[in-house]
Amino acid sequence: DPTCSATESDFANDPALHTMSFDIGYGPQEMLTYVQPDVSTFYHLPEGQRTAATPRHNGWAAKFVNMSNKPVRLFWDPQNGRPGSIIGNVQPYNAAGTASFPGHAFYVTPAHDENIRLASWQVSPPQSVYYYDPITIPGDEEATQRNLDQLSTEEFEEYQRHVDNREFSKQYFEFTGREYLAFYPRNPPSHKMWRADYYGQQHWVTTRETHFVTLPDEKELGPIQEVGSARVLKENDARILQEYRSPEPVLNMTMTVLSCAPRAFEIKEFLSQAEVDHIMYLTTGMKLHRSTTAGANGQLTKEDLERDDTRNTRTSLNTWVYREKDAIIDTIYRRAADLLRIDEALLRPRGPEEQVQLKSKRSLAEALQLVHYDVGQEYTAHHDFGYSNIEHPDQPARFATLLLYLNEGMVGGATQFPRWVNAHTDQGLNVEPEVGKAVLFYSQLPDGNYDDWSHHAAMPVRQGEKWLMNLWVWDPTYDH
Ligand SMILES: O=C(O)CCC(=O)C(=O)O
Ligand SMILES: [Fe+2]
Repeated sequence: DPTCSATESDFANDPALHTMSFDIGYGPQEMLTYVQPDVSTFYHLPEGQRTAATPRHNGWAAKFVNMSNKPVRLFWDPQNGRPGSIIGNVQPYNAAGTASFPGHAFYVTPAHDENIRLASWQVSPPQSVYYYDPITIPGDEEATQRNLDQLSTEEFEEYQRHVDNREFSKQYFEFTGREYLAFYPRNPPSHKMWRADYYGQQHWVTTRETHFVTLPDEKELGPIQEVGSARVLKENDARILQEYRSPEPVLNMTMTVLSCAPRAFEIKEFLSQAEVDHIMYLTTGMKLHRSTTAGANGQLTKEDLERDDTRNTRTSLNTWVYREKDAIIDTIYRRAADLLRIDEALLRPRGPEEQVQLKSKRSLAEALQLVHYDVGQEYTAHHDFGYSNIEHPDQPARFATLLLYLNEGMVGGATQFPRWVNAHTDQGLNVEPEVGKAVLFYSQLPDGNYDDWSHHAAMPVRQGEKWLMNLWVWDPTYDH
């Protein structure tokens, strides 16, 4: 079994969690909430020794809640006389959102008439959540009551949930200084979260999912068909394809804290070169010459690869790789599960007898997603989480992102966390791609709220190109 440097109590007693007392009309209640530690502690210093810098990037989450019983359309208003651009349709008692900036304007219209503005807002931090509420008329109880009387029993219940959520959010903000981006009540993450108390802090994980150092013949790599425990027993018998793997009995992975808020870690050599080559082959059909790609500077360009006559003739990019593809991909998922300290069974479809506390049998991990950037391409600052439905008791959302870098040596192309909390620069934290390196970051806070600070961007590639894989893990399920 994998082992790691943290104990159960390290995971359980997160010092950033504080008991908040609140009352939203049902009597006094308590909840453990995340209160961002003083930035000095990120430098391993006593509180009060450092002041947080104001990040140059002022992007901000903007969430719009439809508290009406009718669908609306949400628009971004360019404020230059031109028509708005549609962000999305928002169903009754649902929400939509996007990464935005202070001063940006949004409005909602009825579904059938885009010329009627039902409500409009200008994004004004620290407010992140904006409510379209045509029911409660502040200062006019009679009109409010008339509106409430027109709701059906179900609609009234839905509306009341949102009123409770809005009240909770207000008290959460007063206590923590952050907006509540989830819907109340949302449970804390069901998975473990690694602590990120100070920069450079290290954790280690020992896994039996050792590196592939050479690649088996394609014939030896078939898809994995078994579901549930059949698959586990067979593979636990002996480590599969041992002759292609590192002779070491285990692999030691070291995670280094890059950022405390958001929690981001770097894991060098998470993937071996052979594994990277294999992923590139599966996704692009490009077969790399081991001899020319083994060294750190031996990276081939796409043009080189296109000249390579040993490559497969497949032309389209196959952008998703499923865990069931073959034993190498399966091993990468198992290694990722060990790194995250979660059961590998959670990252695949489960048999009826596995993880019975979960109703869901669906994998909590998405397929590996390939991302490719050419010169000039980028992915501007965004969140990986989405806003789930208030009616969904679990509010499933993306929890952790594992970025797997497949190449290096390009100019530009860093992954940037533009709003990392620190005391020495207003610039974002840049993580440079390195072959086989992984970056883990969380889109949620240990209290179940979503982390606005998890904003991240892929900086423009200025020379060369960039290849990367996303592995997304959801919490508590992926039944959204
Ligand atoms: O390319 C990167 O560095 C980040 C990619 C990313 O954030 C995404 O695909 O969601
Ligand atoms: Fe992302």
